[in-house]
Amino acid sequence: MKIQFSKMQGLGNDFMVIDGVNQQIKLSPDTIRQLGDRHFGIGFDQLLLVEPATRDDIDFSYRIFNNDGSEVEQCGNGARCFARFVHDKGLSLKQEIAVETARGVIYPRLENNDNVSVNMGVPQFAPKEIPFIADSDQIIHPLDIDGTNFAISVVSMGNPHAVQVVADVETAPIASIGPKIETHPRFPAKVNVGFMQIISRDEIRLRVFERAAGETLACGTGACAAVVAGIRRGLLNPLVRVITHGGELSIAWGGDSQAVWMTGPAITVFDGIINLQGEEYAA
Ligand SMILES: N[C@H](CCC[C@H](N)C(=O)O)C(=O)O
Repeated sequence: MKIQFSKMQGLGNDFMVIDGVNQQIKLSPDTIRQLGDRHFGIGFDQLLLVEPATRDDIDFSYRIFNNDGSEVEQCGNGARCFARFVHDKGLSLKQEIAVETARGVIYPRLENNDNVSVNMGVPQFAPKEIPFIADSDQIIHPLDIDGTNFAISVVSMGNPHAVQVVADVETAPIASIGPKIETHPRFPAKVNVGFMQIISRDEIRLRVFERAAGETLACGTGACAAVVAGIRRGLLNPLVRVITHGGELSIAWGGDSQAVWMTGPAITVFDGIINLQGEEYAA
């Protein structure tokens, strides 16, 4: 079965984007893993599936799969690429669209330059919303890793994030500590792990060890979670430049039950067609 797709990237966080409105496909976790392989497949951090709306008040449904085949609740860099894709493929003529994800509705908006802004919804902090095993919402939670105490902030942007402040993101123990926090037993659904260096009240540097995908060049929901955590800690202003290895994002949050706004680029690298073998794909 032939499937048309676009390869896209948002700050180097890269995606295979598939039109599931005009193409009826069902991808197994194993097929997603094969497609995500950077040597034997197309290669991506996440696969994004555009599906028809399920309600009158939304324009599309948005499904997100990590390259290990796991389906997840939210992807921020992917949301910008999603909006660019549906516009460029003629699936919508709207400048701003309502997109339903597994955990709520987001509102991406094509800006007049190459950027896309997204209302990413309201961050959640209650342990059961993350999910995180703790008695109550704390701005900072202690977390023991092999006898060393880490001070983390937990934030859900639909998907779970654990954020810590480090002196220097370039020397932070991302490869060693990232996986240990990602799979810590207090995170029943695992967690994305953010390492944030405060440059000023208006600027941070950020590296994220993503759940299931490992360190990516940028993480949109991770940038939202880090800025929210920094504002809650009293370290950041409401509008912050987030500098990642893949480039810069602008994140704004007014606090409390207000939505987080993310602005950044969304680029189409190429369009392609892949032929899925096997009887399960027979057209
Ligand atoms: N690895 C994440 C999903 C992708 C998030 C990231 N690519 C973004 O831009 O938000 C998770 O398992 O929750």
